[in-house]
Amino acid sequence: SELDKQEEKEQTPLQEALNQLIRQLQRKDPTAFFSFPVTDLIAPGYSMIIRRPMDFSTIKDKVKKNYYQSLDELKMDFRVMCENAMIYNKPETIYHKAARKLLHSGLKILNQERLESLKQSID
Ligand SMILES: COc1ccc(Br)cc1-c1nc(N)nc2[nH]cnc12
Repeated sequence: SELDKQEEKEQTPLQEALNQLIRQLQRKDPTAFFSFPVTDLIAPGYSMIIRRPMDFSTIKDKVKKNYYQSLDELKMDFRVMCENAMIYNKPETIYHKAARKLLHSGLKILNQERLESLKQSID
């Protein structure tokens, strides 16, 4: 089936680099609030308020399906994921605070100059 073919395909250098980055980013989310999609059960009205839901499991699936053609595209989804939590949840909540913290620590990882060389190598 289509999925099997997907499984057989070798990971490209970009996919390997992105998976490595996602592992680093997930370490900055020890609460795992961002591991899976937010449901309306967990967060009433979420799907009405958040137009572009995103979470680490969806990001990993997009890497696997080779959706991302650059680091920047992953960075955009990471930012959306954090910003969604800061839109839906009020500033004083643990989710808003966790999202702000994750965004700042995650962008440090994604903006490292060390990544410049990686960018050159896969551009
Ligand atoms: C997957 O989401 C959760 C899982 C378990 C628990 Br407890 C809370 C959330 C969650 N709740 C809210 N209100 N906003 C979020 N933004 C990202 N996570 C969340």
